[in-house]
Amino acid sequence: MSGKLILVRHGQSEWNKLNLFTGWKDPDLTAQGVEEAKEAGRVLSEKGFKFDIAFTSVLQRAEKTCQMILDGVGQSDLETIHDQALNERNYGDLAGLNKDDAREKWGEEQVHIWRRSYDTPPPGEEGESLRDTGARVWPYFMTDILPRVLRGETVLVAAHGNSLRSLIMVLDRMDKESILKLNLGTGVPIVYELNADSTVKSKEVLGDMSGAH
Ligand SMILES: O=C(O)[C@H](O)COP(=O)(O)O
Repeated sequence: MSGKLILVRHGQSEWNKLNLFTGWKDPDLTAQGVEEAKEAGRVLSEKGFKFDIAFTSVLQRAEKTCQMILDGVGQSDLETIHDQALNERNYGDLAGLNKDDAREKWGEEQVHIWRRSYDTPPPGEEGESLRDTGARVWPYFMTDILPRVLRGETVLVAAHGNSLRSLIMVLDRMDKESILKLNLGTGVPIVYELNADSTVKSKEVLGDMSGAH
């Protein structure tokens, strides 16, 4: 029996709109972000998805996206587990800074490395690289999420660009170079069907990620 894992990056947040590094900061969704979350719910509802459980982070942009998706599929009261392990990568001292201002200060290439490299953390003691993020997302995924999918459940995970990239990197067997280029669109569901040995049986992206950056 193959289970399904549906990963969704939250809809646009206030700080996405303002082009600010966000990480563990907790801005709300914008009106556009609310629409994207509702659209994700509509798309999943149209495809007939019913979830057995939902997981999200403890940041409101993901929590609200999760709830709006559940509302959209007619499962508003579904059990939802909120865990810090699914939070966005911690942006350290960059949190709250404008991404263009940072490019002016440190240069395009350095900022790209902080945003997209696998193992270079952003400055500041708390700053996490994608590898650091994966080191807390993966154990949680293995113990709390994956067993349910392998039992045949349909599981929703509403989280963040980089916490989801750290999962996708392993699921899709991507290397350090190819993960650099992967950007997730806000509110675009990615549907994985897993085999019993947790390899990917199928993957479908329900939306357009071409404009994601
Ligand atoms: O934390 C943030 O700023 C965003 O959610 C993701 O940022 P990134 O696109 O720079 O990784």
